[in-house]
Amino acid sequence: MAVMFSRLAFNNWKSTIPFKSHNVIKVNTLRSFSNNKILKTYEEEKIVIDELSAKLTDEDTNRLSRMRNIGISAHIDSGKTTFTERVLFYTGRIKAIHDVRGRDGVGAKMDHMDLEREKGITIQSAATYCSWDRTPEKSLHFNLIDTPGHIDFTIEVERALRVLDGAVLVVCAVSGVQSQTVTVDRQMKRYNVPRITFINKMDRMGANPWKAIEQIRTKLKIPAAAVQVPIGSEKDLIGSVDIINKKSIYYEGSQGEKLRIVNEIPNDLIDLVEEKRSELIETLADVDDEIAECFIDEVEPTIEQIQGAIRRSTIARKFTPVFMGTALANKGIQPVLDGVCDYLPDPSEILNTALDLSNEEKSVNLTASSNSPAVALAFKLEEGKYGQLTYLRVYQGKLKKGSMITHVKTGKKIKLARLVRMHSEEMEDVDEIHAGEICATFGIDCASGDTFTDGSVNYSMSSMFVPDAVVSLSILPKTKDAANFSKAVNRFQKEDPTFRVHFDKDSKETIISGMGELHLEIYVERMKREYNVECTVGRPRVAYRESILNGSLFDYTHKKQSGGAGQFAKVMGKMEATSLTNAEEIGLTPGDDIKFRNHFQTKVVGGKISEKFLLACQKGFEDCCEKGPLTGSRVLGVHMIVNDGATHVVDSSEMAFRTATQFAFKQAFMQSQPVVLEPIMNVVITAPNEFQGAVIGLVNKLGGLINDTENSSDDFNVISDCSLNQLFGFASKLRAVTQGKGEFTMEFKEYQPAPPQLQKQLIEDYAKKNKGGE
Ligand SMILES: Nc1nc2c(ncn2[C@@H]2O[C@H](COP(=O)(O)OP(=O)(O)OP(=O)(O)O)[C@@H](O)[C@H]2O)c(=O)[nH]1
Repeated sequence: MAVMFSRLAFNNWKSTIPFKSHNVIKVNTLRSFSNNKILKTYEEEKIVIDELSAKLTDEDTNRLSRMRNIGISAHIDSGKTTFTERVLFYTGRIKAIHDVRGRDGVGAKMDHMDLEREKGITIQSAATYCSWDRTPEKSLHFNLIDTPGHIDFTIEVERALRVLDGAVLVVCAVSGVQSQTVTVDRQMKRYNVPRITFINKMDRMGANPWKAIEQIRTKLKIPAAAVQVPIGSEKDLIGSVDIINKKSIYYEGSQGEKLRIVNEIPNDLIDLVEEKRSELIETLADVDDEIAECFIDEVEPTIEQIQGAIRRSTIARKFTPVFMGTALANKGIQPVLDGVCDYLPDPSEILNTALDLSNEEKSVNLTASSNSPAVALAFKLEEGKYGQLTYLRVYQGKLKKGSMITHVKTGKKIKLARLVRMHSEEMEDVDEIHAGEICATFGIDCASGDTFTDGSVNYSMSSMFVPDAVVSLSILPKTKDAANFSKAVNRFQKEDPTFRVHFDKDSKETIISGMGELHLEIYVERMKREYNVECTVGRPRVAYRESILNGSLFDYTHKKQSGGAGQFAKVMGKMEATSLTNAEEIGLTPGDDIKFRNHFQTKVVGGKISEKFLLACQKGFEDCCEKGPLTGSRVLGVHMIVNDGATHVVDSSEMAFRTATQFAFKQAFMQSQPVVLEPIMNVVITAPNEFQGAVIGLVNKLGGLINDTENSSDDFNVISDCSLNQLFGFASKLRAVTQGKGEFTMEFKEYQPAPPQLQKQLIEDYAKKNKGGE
């Protein structure tokens, strides 16, 4: 049957919000509900946070005020790992600094996989903890997660942000806010994570922190202001002026470990410090009432007032203070650590909620008290030397070595045989872990996102955002070592929900899918190295999707009543694009996820189809959503309503209704303007200015749509939308036109109908393949 395609219809349907992922979970429920009331603003959240904090014991408050769970996030190669290495060194966690791709060949502490050290990129996020003496009397405990910057490993960033209370956003002083900075910023906003900013690579030629701050304001739309001014520039950077306290800090010693703090500000910087101090106060006046009052009354706020305002507005996600330095040259890290203590929240200053499964799934606020019933979330699994390692964030209560915990999903009780604190791939055994902390344990059978309690409550925490896979390829072990192959894919799937494996019955191939070519390449390589399984892989393929632009009625009778056991099922109803349905009526939250949600509804009256058979109908619907009629790809955005039908007393069965629904689905789908969708990527290319013409030519040749170009004195950026299908092998094409000097990042943006010719081709290929298989 011909596929009707109309861009106009699609555009109507598409509205302004793109068709995104299939697996999106309503993550905002994580922190923005209280007693089932949606808390829209931070001010509303704050009332609840204060109420909960008032109930904490002094011991809890004291313990929590000394704790920070923070992540380090940034664009690729901004220096997160290098930064983290310094943090570990200055906090005394490691004895020497080793650099990413450093000459000593050791590699950074946090990049512990061989592959990471070879490629100089972070693949898995690593967790560690350290202590920082904020003052001689007050030492704070940090749980630190280093996260990968490459978009292909985005799930690692999501996982980390899900359980962190604050973050350090690292921005390159030369490149400023880059495509991936925008992505991690979006992720931080999704999880309500407050952040402080560190502008790194101030030693590089062309470093310009002021331009980067301007970009934070305009591109990330967060009020931002510097709390420091650099002393010296580029290679001659020697320190920074703390503009709040009006003091100069010089980073001395062979590794910047000695701070010399003096009251004098270098003469040539006095005006700049005044200017930037006023800018800081003005920016704060826009987001904080106390400073606004000072501003109106024309009184200069005190140091304590400025610090208090930075803390309040940073935690309220209304502001980010900006620090600057160079991780590689060991300058400017210690003030960031002070900033983490001063401006990022402790675990009791963030609102976390869970659903009470014993009480109509009402939301409950979790308190970071050690005396409350224990609730912990497994946010990451990893196969380690001693079996499966499960990372847990304890939200309330405490976990004790040797005690029992309950896996909420299965109700199983599990003994906590071992509790450890992680330090990259090393671990330290502990007896107890209290609310607010991060730890790991062994031998627990669960998936990422599962909740554990002490058994006295039946709470479940909402899960995290799992982006949809966009690239797939066929994979075949070269040897017949099926056992090791399946061990490897099982483990990888458990560890990483964005890595998926399925067996395609039509082509009889095992297909792996993931977030990009690099993502899959890494897993193929890990199979070889860790499981000794060499594989032959097919050409990477785009993960297409199918949907409908319109709707239609269906009326299908499945009948086989000649001889033997009979089959009878009749289903009638309506199918329509979810975008056209009244979302609220069917209990979906209107918003960006509507257009990619599939929904099955029953409105049968008079018991014409029993509950049991309706459940079978739903299964039939789900089968079809997994494998669409056009190309066998997953279906997105379909709403099917069964509102009538008929049952035969003897011949009707669950199987008959499941089959009838499958046929009805296909019939209705093909009459509802079906369409094949392809992933569109947001591609950002950076190259020296002389190659601008060639790069734009290349994007045009690939049919990309250029949205913006940005020029700096040496480099330019081209921001474009391009279909993923055109982007295979893009790296070598870009290298060819830029003499190897161009770089690019790409990120999934939305699904759009594939060009008509391609749709036709894909549908014909699928039909041929199916015929061949029969
Ligand atoms: N000039 C200069 N180079 C730096 C600085 N910090 C890091 N680098 C270099 O930048 C490169 C990337 O650093 P990483 O620390 O691996 O960056 P990352 O953000 O962790 O990288 P991914 O995890 O792969 O995204 C390395 O070659 C570092 O040596 C700095 O302050 N100045």
